Amino acid sequence: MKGAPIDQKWNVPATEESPLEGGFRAEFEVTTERGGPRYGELIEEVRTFMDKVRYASPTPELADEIIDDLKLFNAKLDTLLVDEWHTPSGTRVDLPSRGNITLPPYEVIDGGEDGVTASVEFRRFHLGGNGVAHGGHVAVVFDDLGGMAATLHVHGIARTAYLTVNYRSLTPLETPLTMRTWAERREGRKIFVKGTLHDGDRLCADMEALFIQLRPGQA
Ligand SMILES: CCCCC/C=C\C/C=C\C/C=C\C/C=C\CCCC(=O)SCCNC(=O)CCNC(=O)[C@H](O)C(C)(C)COP(=O)(O)OP(=O)(O)OC[C@H]1O[C@@H](n2cnc3c(N)ncnc32)[C@H](O)[C@@H]1OP(=O)(O)O
Repeated sequence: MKGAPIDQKWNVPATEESPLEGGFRAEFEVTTERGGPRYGELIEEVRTFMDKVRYASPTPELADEIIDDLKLFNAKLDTLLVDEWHTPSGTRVDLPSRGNITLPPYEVIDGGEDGVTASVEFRRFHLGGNGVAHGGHVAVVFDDLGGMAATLHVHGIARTAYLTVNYRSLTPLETPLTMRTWAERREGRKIFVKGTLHDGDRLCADMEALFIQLRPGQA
């Protein structure tokens, strides 16, 4: 298990009540094939690049060189752009954070109706200041794994209505941390979710959120 519980039925078929349109599609095809066998390595290399950019102080000459190289990379990707429902980024459940380049890398250890446990490691580029993680990046992981807990609890896609993070102690970079998220209670479409982030026994942050289960086809 890496970016999501692989045994879940993510490939939901479309029905009349649950069409293919909407903010979150009722049907999204989850495959582990898109992007090829080295897609995870590609994402990891980009993350490493961002780590280096965050801390590098390039000479003007090196900046020129890297800009030219990046323009070539961007032109290569321009020929292969697809819509969000067909990109591997976000749906490769076999990869950390489902291959989503925008998320701090996490690996799901356990996930189901009762909640999600994941190992998350903030990278050097997630620096806020003073050597520790930016609070916004902590919130992003709570949002994603809170959304996953809500989704698994109701077997349907949910959207964040609010999310409150309490930062209890500093969140280190480059350290395996444990995040837990679970649905505390449900009232119809409202799913009240809680979560914690620990470095060993030390609580770094906790959160409370409300997710709303989307109606079929809801934008
Ligand atoms: C996506 C994954 C695809 C890949 C799949 C692969 C594998 C899948 C694996 C796992 C999935 C994993 C992760 C999930 C991923 C991401 C999670 C991140 C989700 C987000 O990051 S998402 C973006 C941020 N999010 C927004 O952009 C929301 C903007 N907003 C709206 O879209 C609407 O606002 C909405 C829909 C929230 C509600 O609208 P609505 O019309 O459906 O419902 P309505 O307003 O009637 O509210 C119903 C009841 O909730 C109460 N209520 C509403 N809001 C409240 C609030 N703030 N505080 C207190 N109570 C509230 C009302 O008071 C009423 O309560 P009552 O029924 O008791 O009267």
